[in-house]
Amino acid sequence: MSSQEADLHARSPWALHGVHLAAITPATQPIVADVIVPGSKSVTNRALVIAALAEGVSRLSGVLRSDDAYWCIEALRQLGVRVEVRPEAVVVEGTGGSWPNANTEVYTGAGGTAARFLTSALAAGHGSWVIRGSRRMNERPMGELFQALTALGAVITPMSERPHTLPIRLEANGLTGGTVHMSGATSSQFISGMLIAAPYAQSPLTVEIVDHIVQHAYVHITLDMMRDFGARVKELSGLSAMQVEASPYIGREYEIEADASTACYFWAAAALTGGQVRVQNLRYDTRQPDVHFVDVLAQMGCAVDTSGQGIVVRGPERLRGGMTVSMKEMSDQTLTLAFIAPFADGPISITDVEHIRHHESDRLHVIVETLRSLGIAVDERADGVTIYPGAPHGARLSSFDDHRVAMAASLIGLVVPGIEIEDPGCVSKTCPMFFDKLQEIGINIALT
Ligand SMILES: O=C(O)C1=C[C@@H](OP(=O)(O)O)[C@@H](O)[C@H](O)C1
Ligand SMILES: C=C(OP(=O)(O)O)C(=O)O
Repeated sequence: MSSQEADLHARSPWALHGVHLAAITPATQPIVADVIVPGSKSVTNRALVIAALAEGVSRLSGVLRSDDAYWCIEALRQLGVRVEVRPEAVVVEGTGGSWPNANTEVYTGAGGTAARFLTSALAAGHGSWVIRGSRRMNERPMGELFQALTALGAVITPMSERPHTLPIRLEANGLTGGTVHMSGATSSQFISGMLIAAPYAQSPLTVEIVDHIVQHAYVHITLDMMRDFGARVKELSGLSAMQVEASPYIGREYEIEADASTACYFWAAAALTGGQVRVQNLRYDTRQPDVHFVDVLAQMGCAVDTSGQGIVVRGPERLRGGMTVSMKEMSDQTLTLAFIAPFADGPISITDVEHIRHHESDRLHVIVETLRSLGIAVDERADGVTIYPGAPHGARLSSFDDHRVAMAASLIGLVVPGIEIEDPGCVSKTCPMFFDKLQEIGINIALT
């Protein structure tokens, strides 16, 4: 099976099912809309895993209903954690770090968060588990996390010919404390996973970063949320080292904030059509790094207003190009920038994002292949691309089983006739309601 084919097993009951193609009709006028975006995937899956480890009950509101969250909840239930999904909240009965099902198999779906956070959280417990991901998740890197967990006492046996990926058997007898050295150069989720598990180590644990972290902000989100649930953590500035006390999380009521990554597609819609979009339920001071995509849009000539309720982006007559942008610290928006870049008045170079070759797809390769198939000139480098201005033509595009490819490519359809997206249901990883939301802001989409 090629990586372009959908891994439908990873689609959850919360997914958009039964659709094969999204045909987008270009906007006939600038998009002017107010939008409310669903809960953050990153915050949702941290809250679920931390609440499961905690002592006492947690009541989580604003939980995202998407594949990533669904499989995280299912994995926790498989481990014997009681998780009740109510209309207004998800209620998690904490285990105090002792997993009721000490010998079972868990499936993490396609989510990097569930795979990295649960592997670490289990390693801090006692038991023997098989951990599997979706077809793509089973190819994504885990090696540096396995190495660090092994150094602290976990026994990890690969269950495929690839030693550094899922599926694995994990035999856990708790994590020793002390100091562990880790790389953050491939994925910040390795660091977040280790930190989330750290309060359950046998003694205080210091995580020292040997190189750099690709997306620091996600580690800050982890540290903030650990503290919110009662953990005692200290970090050096720049996150070169973090020290976690061995003291449990305490269950609590917690409100999940809106997803800044999802918001970006709607701001980009305003940018592309010369319209105006307010995302009502996000603040500029969120820790989520993708909010800074509005800074890139401002550089491209958009007016950005963060002073009132929500964040407003107003698009210019013509987007500005002629710039180089490091997307390292908000790399989930690389596809969004790449797919609006052809409409700018000069080339745009994107740098420092080699790590996104290991995301849901090889995203740099996908940018090159997709834009070239639309008649746009692109140069590819190991860590980025340069995209030249042009006039894309219509085409049927693969979504490469990658939610962000489908969402970002839809933006091209707002201004180019004849754009069709294959397997639109892949948006379900983080935003099953994406096409409904586009329709709400006036875009005509035929889902067949
Ligand atoms: O911790 C998180 O919630 C995330 C970290 C980032 O991953 P990497 O650090 O692996 O790039 C980001 O791309 C992902 O969407 C969410
Ligand atoms: C990289 C992503 O997801 P994850 O690593 O959580 O699977 C993403 O949502 O773009």
